[in-house]
Amino acid sequence: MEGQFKPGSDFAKFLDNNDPLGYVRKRFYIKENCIYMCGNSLGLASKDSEETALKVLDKWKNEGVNIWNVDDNKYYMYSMHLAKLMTPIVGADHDEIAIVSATTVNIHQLISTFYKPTKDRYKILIDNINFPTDRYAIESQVRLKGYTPEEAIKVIECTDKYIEEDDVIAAMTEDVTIVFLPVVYYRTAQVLDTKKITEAAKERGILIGWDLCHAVGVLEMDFKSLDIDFAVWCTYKYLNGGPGSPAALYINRKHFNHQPGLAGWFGNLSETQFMLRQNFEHRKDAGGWQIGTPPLLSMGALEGSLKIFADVGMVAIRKKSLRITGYLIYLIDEKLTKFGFSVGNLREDSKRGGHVCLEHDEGYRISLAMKARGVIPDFRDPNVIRLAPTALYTSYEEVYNMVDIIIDIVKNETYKEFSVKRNLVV
Ligand SMILES: Cc1ncc(COP(=O)(O)O)c(C=O)c1O
Ligand SMILES: Nc1c(O)cccc1C(=O)C[C@H](N)C(=O)O
Repeated sequence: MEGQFKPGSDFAKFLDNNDPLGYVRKRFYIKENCIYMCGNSLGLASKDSEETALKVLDKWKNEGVNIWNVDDNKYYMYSMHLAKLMTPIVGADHDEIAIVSATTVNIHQLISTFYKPTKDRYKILIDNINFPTDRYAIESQVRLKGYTPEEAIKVIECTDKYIEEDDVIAAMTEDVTIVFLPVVYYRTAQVLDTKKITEAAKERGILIGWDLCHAVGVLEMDFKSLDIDFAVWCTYKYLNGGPGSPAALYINRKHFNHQPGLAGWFGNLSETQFMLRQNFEHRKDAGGWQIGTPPLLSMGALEGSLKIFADVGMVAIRKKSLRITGYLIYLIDEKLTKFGFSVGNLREDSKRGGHVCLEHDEGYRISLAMKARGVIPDFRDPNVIRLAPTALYTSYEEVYNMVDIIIDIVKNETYKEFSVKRNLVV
């Protein structure tokens, strides 16, 4: 990164003036006097989302129950409609994607679909630094099959903040039937080598599933060439779908013949769903893994935000994301390390997701002082301030100004005015 960037505010302005994605920012609602760095948790609202959300509301107002029939059954088939917009973001066919439920529910859905333990092969391989909901879901799934988590879950114990791909591969023993890992880690934004791990799993006859919550909308993904078995992701972080927007699941088409672990009437063939027969006729595409009635109002907001991705494209998004997070890391190295901060990310571009992991022993109180100054980060124990300058709506000048605010907070020790007691949501 040395040499690429310069320390002064003029340089931030120069980067903004030469930012090919600078024009996209005006599609979002950006609050005045606020530097939003939390797109890794909940992306900002866009005018596009507002328009499509209001459109769904309007259909409901005008059509009542007929909403399911208007516009060529668009809303009845809304998952498929949104899956088409998701296609270029993950590099899969649209019929391999369903927009449905929450990520955690989709993990239940896909593990219950693919977990077919035998006497010799019954272990699911995970790690101990992933966002914990994944493990909660998987533990309950093995219990449902009569195992204890200790028997059937093989955990790669990472002592540090990162996971080594070679440790993952070494743990792929003959008793493992599924590997399930995140593409990007929620604390340090480490990116795993999905190709290396997927190939190793396939060579050993192990099914491979990925959690893309922190990767989707940041990294270029190509499920087709990776040939993974299944995946899940949320849409409220970098995809800006809104609080509680529905999640997504991916099923490689070679698995369409599996029965869903959690079946429901929206997974029935569309042609016979409303014949309401007692026998379930499974739809042989990812839509067959839907369960119940889709939440149209929150899907409405997602439609608009996905249109922005369709317009901008993942190549340009990844390029800007790397540049703006790289710029932030440069400023941290130049200006913040002398105040006890360190960068928790791995240094290679290829190993960095969409956020910068800023570590400090007083990280929690500093994050509260930042919020009081109009900068919105989040905090993850024990010492991580997560900062996500996003490709679509963050300017380089905001990054520059944020670093100045942090310097002011630590120099004047204003963070000491805040309590160490954790808020309910941090
Ligand atoms: C890696 C990962 N998986 C799953 C989740 C949870 O997703 P949901 O709340 O949609 O179930 C999150 C964050 O919320 C996450 O970061
Ligand atoms: N899903 C969240 C929520 O409902 C409230 C607050 C934060 C979140 C998050 O996204 C947490 C997130 N997965 C994380 O990486 O910490």
